[in-house]
Amino acid sequence: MGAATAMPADTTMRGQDVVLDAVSMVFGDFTAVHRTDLEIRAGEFFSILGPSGCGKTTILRMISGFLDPTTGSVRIGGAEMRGIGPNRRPTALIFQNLALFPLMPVWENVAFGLEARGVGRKQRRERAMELIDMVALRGHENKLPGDLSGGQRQRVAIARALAVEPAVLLLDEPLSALDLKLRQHMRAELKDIQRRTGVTFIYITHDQGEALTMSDRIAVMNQGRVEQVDTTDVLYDDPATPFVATFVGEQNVFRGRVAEVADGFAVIEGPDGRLRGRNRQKLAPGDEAMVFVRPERMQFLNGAALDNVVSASIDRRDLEGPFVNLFLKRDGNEIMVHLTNSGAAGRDLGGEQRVGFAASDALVLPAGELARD
Ligand SMILES: Nc1ncnc2c1ncn2[C@@H]1O[C@H](COP(=O)(O)OP(=O)(O)OP(=O)(O)O)[C@@H](O)[C@H]1O
Repeated sequence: MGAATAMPADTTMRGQDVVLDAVSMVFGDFTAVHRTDLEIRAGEFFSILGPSGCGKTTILRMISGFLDPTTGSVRIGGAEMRGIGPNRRPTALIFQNLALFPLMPVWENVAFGLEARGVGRKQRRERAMELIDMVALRGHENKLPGDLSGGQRQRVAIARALAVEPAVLLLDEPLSALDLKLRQHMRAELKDIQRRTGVTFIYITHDQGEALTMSDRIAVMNQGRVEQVDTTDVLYDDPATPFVATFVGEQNVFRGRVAEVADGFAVIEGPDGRLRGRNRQKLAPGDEAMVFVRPERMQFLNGAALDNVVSASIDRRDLEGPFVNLFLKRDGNEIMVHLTNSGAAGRDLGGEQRVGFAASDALVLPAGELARD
């Protein structure tokens, strides 16, 4: 499906918005989802991102109708969904295990949901072929799922889910069974199919790279709570909490206590000396704080004056093709510096180095829980 942009737009489908209003889910004495509000816009590629067990699938099951929330309401296209079963909601679901019918050819798998809706065989075939074109499987329509590659099977599952023209497509880690290369390829395809259909996609994943590459907006969850909902750029540049800051992308973390605040910046004092960063959350002197700096914002000091400077020795060097990650050790704290291959030339292991960062590239947040690797 290389020429993705040449694929036709499908104008028969339309997305709807999904609103969670003070929704919670309690199992016995365990709260899987604490009181949560979410507004997912019609036609949006929206991801719910978080570690295993944080409540992502539970939210998806409340939207799809397999679970009714303990409190609060789910509305799709403005309509209250409580008491409405999965088959009567304008949603379709794709799981990691695609659950294709092994003895049915591709086109019949795609058309399956239409038969239950009383669509005749000829029309079923026609509609299935349109969707097969859309996911670039023309020529494979008479094959059995077992004769397809993993990525092709994935596309059959997408076409089958779209055949019933859902307003909202729910995807529960659908790429996790694929190898890395195919997974990366399918990200682009999913995004493209979402754009061409205009269907609202709600995508569950624990893989931040996946969420960042595909989504318009992401909700980051931790222990049954949504910590932040934002566009990918805002999540990356302005995470709201230490958990979000460290779950999305790599971070260097420095701890301390706020010593001064002025002009939107805060100076914190800690084991690494005085460090200055943006104070968007208006911390006050005395507050326990953390300073976050992305590895690509760290610089070696070649005479340049920087707001913040720390000395450390290079302990490890990971080559990633055109990029190099250097890991510096300092009193048990590790500092990661991400450089281009040529930028890292001559930075040898062992030597004491001075690295720094601009205050505008650092974010000061209230001290809190970090994401575990
Ligand atoms: N029917 C249930 N009864 C009791 N506890 C449940 C039930 N369903 C889910 N849970 C618990 O709720 C929490 C959230 O589960 P959920 O499946 O939503 O997590 P998740 O974020 O999707 O995780 P994963 O990425 O591992 O699938 C977990 O601790 C889980 O054990």
